[in-house]
Amino acid sequence: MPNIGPLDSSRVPRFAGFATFARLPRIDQVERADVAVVGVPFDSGVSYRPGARFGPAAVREASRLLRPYHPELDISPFEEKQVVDAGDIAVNPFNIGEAIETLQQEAEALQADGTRLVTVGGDHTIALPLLRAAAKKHGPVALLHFDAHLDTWDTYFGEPYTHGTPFRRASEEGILDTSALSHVGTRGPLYGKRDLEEDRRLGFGIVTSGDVLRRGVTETVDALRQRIGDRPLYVSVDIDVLDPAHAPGTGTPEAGGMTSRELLEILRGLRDLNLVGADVVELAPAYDHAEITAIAASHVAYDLVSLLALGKGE
Ligand SMILES: N=C(N)NCCCC(=O)O
Ligand SMILES: [Zn+2]
Ligand SMILES: [Zn+2]
Repeated sequence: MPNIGPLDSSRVPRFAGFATFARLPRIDQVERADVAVVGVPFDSGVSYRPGARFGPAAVREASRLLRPYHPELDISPFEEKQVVDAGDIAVNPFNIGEAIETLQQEAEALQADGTRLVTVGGDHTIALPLLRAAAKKHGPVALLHFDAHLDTWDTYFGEPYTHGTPFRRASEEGILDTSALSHVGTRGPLYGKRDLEEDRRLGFGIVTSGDVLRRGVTETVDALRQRIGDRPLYVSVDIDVLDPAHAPGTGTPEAGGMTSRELLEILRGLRDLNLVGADVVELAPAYDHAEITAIAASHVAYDLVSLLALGKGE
């Protein structure tokens, strides 16, 4: 049986009908799924502007325009693999601890028979339970983290589970492969020099936004690929890695970021790595204009799905 693809936009106009990611079938409309796009409408972990809870719905709307063939990666991901929209994982907005537990359980259940996840957030808090679920299946994972921020801070207002702390917690829990941790796109003021020292002690390497500009995409990709090797890899994309010109709709914007072209080109350089899961987080549609950020996030998610579809899927 061939895989069930997206609705044909030459028959049903792409602006008609319910929004699923890329107009793909819902998970209950297929027998099995190789790749699932799943939303997590959660933003109780934010430190500044709220609103990322509406990210999944905005990405689905913006993704109506995606087409089924990816020329740069030379793949039709929805033909190659059964890709579905798994809907949203509903978590408690009033209890971060409970939300994290629920999300981990639901992610594990979705992954149980080999489905790989591209999760659309939601704020960056959600990366912790998603990494836990990935590590449960694959062991400690290499992490490629695109973000203006380090997100390895210890606590905010004394609280350990926030959108600025997921990778500190993940590191403490031993679910990251500390020989292959990279931040890409980092920039902006920090609380102190100690932020960088502590981050380095956790094992992270940093490719700043300025480094990407100076070295270019090719050199950046080569260095990242060398560090990752054939380890199981999780990719976490905070959309604020992009310059506010390319992603105004986000909660903690920082000037001087990457272009969406640079981000997509770096992602495409990751083909044939052992990608086991990915997320796109921190889209806050209320601050968006003309769907600029939602379109960027939908293309990032499409590229991540395509990378997973290229993989062996074992
Ligand atoms: N956007 C994310 N994930 N983190 C930002 C935390 C920055 C701060 O409030 O200090
Ligand atoms: Zn960020
Ligand atoms: Zn972040």
